[in-house]
Amino acid sequence: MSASPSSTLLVVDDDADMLRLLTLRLEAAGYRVLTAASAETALTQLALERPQLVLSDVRLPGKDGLALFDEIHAQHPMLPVILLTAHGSIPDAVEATSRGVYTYLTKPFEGKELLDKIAQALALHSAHAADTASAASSAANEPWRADIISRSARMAELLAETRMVARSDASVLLRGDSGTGKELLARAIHNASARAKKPFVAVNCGAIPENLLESELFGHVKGAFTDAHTNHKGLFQAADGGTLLLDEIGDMPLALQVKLLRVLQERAVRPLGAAQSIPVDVRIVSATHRDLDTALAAGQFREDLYYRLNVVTLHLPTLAERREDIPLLANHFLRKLAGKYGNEDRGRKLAGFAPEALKALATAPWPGNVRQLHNVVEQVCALATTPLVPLTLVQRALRTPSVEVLSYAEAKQRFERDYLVNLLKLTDGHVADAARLADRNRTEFYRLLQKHGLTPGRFKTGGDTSIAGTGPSSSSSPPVAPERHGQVLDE
Ligand SMILES: Nc1ncnc2c1ncn2[C@@H]1O[C@H](COP(=O)(O)OP(=O)(O)OP(=O)(O)O)[C@@H](O)[C@H]1O
Repeated sequence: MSASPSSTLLVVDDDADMLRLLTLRLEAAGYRVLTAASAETALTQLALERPQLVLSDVRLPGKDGLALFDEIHAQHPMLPVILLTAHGSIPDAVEATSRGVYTYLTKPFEGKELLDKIAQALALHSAHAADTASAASSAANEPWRADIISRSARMAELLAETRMVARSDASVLLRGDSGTGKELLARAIHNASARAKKPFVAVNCGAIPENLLESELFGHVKGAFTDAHTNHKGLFQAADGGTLLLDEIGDMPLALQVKLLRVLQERAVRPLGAAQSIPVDVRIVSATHRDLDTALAAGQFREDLYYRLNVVTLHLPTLAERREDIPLLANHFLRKLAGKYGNEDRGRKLAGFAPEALKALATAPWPGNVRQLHNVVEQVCALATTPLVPLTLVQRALRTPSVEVLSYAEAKQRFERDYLVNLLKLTDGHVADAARLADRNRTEFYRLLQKHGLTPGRFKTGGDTSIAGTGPSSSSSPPVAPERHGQVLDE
């Protein structure tokens, strides 16, 4: 990143005196200055030469500064634009920051303020990143990866590789720290593949109790065990023709690893209790934030399965390794959340981040990666009382541990569900015991289980719920506990 004064700036103003003054000041600071007296001339200049920043008056003859920004933004989304406003056009300028204008300065402004804002904008949008971004952003319009917001060279390379890999049917292992976007990338692989019109199914292997995972993956037939009242298609069958994401594959129990390997070798699943195997055509993408090499060395992960899953590895960089993505992601999340938290009636229309706030975000450590950034943006959006999120709010959100902002009702619902799941695990699915521990009568407890779609039988190990000779217990309806488990996302 560089705020080096050797950068080229395009200054747009129809006031010849102002243009001369700005040029002198910026050249004195070491910048190379291109000038234009109208939006039209500015666009011609841009077609000929690529500056690192545009500084434009809002009031211009013909197309105004906002319309100029819109055109610049459509062609060069990463090129920072600073607007100069007279008092009357401040609301327009504030609104424009929500559309991507970097910041605005109100006339009359001080020379130092101007130079500081330009330096900040250039630091966050270095020339190199801007070039990469313009390449990446034309790719960003491609639907297969439209949800992946990025301008960094690292991500551009990864996405180019992803696109190539997607065309093959090879199994892909996604590595990367928690919250770096592995699930998002898995969906992008699916979208870019010939399987795009078929289902994408994601299962979190670490979130489902061991005795349920087998039935979730491979299914069961009616009568396979006490609670199996109907046939239940497993996730392999649900993903037939499409893609199955085995998330947190490093957490898959060894016993199930053997069964998974068999399914991959035979390209067929045998539901619990079934006499026959059913052919399945599924592309496997697996993901892990764990160090699988260590798990292999420790004998916790089977080598043969590892090689089958890991035909191609794609590695998601941490957010700290691609800081140029931070302002883009932060503004993206803010725009998405503005509707939820902005309240125009109370003058709380969220327009963007104050430049210092954006800088604080761009330099924070982000151990929780993009997910943490999202949570921080959500916290500040919920608390902001001004259109531009101030530095102090961002500092506060960065100091407090990153929490997901949930409504009271959502948080209560989640707590209740986790609490019930844990009680059922503890009591082996024994409702009378679980109800006693919860200090609730059985009827009330059953009502709670029903509310969360929890079937006690699924938590039983052995006893009358196990299937003779075929493995652990399961049942006909899935527990609700894991967030993404068994979610058929596109069909
Ligand atoms: N480049 C990105 N653009 C937009 N949103 C992103 C990006 N990367 C991640 N996210 C968002 O961040 C959150 C975490 O992403 P995701 O669940 O894909 O991460 P993960 O690596 O699979 O995490 P974990 O290892 O904890 O499962 C999601 O809400 C996702 O939409």
